[in-house]
Amino acid sequence: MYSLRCFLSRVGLFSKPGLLPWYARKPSDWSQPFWGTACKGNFSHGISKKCPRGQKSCEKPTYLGPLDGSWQERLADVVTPLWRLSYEEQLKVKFEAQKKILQRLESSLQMLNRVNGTITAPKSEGLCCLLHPVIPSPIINGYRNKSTFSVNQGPDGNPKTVGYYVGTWRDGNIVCVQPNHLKNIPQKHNQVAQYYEVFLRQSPMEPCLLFHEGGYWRELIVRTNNQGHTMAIIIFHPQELSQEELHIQKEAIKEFFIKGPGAVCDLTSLYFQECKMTRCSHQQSPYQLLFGEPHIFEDLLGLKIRISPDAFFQINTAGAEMLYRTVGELSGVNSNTILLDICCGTGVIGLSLARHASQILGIELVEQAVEDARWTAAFNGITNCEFYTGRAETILPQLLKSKEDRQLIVAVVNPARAGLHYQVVQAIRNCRAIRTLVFVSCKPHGETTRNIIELCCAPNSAKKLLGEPFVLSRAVPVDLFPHTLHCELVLLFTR
Ligand SMILES: C[S@@+](CC[C@H](N)C(=O)[O-])C[C@H]1O[C@@H](n2cnc3c(N)ncnc32)[C@H](O)[C@@H]1O
Repeated sequence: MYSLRCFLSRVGLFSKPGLLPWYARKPSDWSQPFWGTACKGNFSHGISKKCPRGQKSCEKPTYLGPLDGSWQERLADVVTPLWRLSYEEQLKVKFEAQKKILQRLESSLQMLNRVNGTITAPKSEGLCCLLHPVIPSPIINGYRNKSTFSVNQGPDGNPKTVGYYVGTWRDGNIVCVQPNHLKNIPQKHNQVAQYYEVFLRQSPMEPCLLFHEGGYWRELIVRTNNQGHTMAIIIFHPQELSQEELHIQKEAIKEFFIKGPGAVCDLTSLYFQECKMTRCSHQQSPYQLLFGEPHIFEDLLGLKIRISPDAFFQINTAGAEMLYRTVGELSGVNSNTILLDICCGTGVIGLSLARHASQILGIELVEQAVEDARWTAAFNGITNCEFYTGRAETILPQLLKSKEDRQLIVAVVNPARAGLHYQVVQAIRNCRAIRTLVFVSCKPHGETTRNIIELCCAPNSAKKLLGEPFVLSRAVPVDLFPHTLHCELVLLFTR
């Protein structure tokens, strides 16, 4: 089989000693034969339809599992489309995908910069020569620390089925399938989901399948940490229930997971959220702790990190360590620089670099995440940091005005899929003290491309992009999502 060493050598990794040294570390379950595990249980030995021609593992179309085996495969193909490939092959696919993203980006930038040519990449190879090999995830199977399960009609028609969707709302063919065999979900998450289903099936209350059709029980979110602690969050549509009626439901689920059949899940905490919208923040509708510890904690890069139910946390903890190390190395922070952590979540990026920087300034929209960042700073004895709650587009321009030119600033941005607000790009671009920008993107195409173009284009007074343009000087993909097509891309810009 194609080996990791061979692949990394081929893409030039082993020829660059000392550069980002942790990426060559062998993942702990590296030698595990995935195909072998995929054939266990309900899986058939592969549906030839989607397999590349001549690929050995796909040559056994015989169906071996029980009735819903094909559902499990359909689900696996939707959620983890690379699951049939070895991890080495997955990394190859991801590398090629990142290369395409950079090629497209380069075309857009070349069109814009034809006159003043701000791109430094050699013309013969283009931006792709800045692309490093994908840093592999140290854990390949069961790596997710958070899973969100829906409630809907299962393949057998039972509306109280807890799982993941196959099909689309548009086509009206949604089926909820228990994700028992998805390679990225740990068994613990499935166990809690299965017991939630047991609870639902004995509850007299209906599930909420479509908002306009009534019903109560909705999603289940499960969060776990490296120590095996488990937080479960039940999302419930309150419809017109009175406080008393709501209390009965909360007591019922609490009882089920403390003393009933669900006790085997050994939950560390159980939350309940009444939510009438697709998603509610803690501000819109508070997460109500029914029992247990209010937070979950993670040990990462020598820090103890607190995570609240409403706070974002990278879903692959070991992979996140790789990501943050990469950001740290690329950022080049030192005791003379301020590190600006924009969209900082629980503050991990900034806090992990605090001892190298003169000051950390974090900006984050979600209040609970900022409270976590402050707690983590205090618990770990970090004092050179400040966290601001609110929209980066509102806070950043003011914050930069107060800092401008007095000290060098390294900016790290890690926005959600929607990318950065234009005012954030503008503020960074126009702040002379920012010479280095590390852009961490979970979706480097789409809005991020627009952000990058605005960071790198020639000065444009109509758009109020006045500062010197940034130049992309490195691109490092980090795989936090084995078996899927997703990858985090860390982009280093300098000027
Ligand atoms: C991809 S997460 C990154 C979090 C953090 N850097 C980490 O690694 O855990 C994006 C974060 O941006 C926050 N966010 C979204 N829109 C924002 C905005 N307009 N201003 C500030 N933060 C925002 C989200 O709440 C989320 O915590």
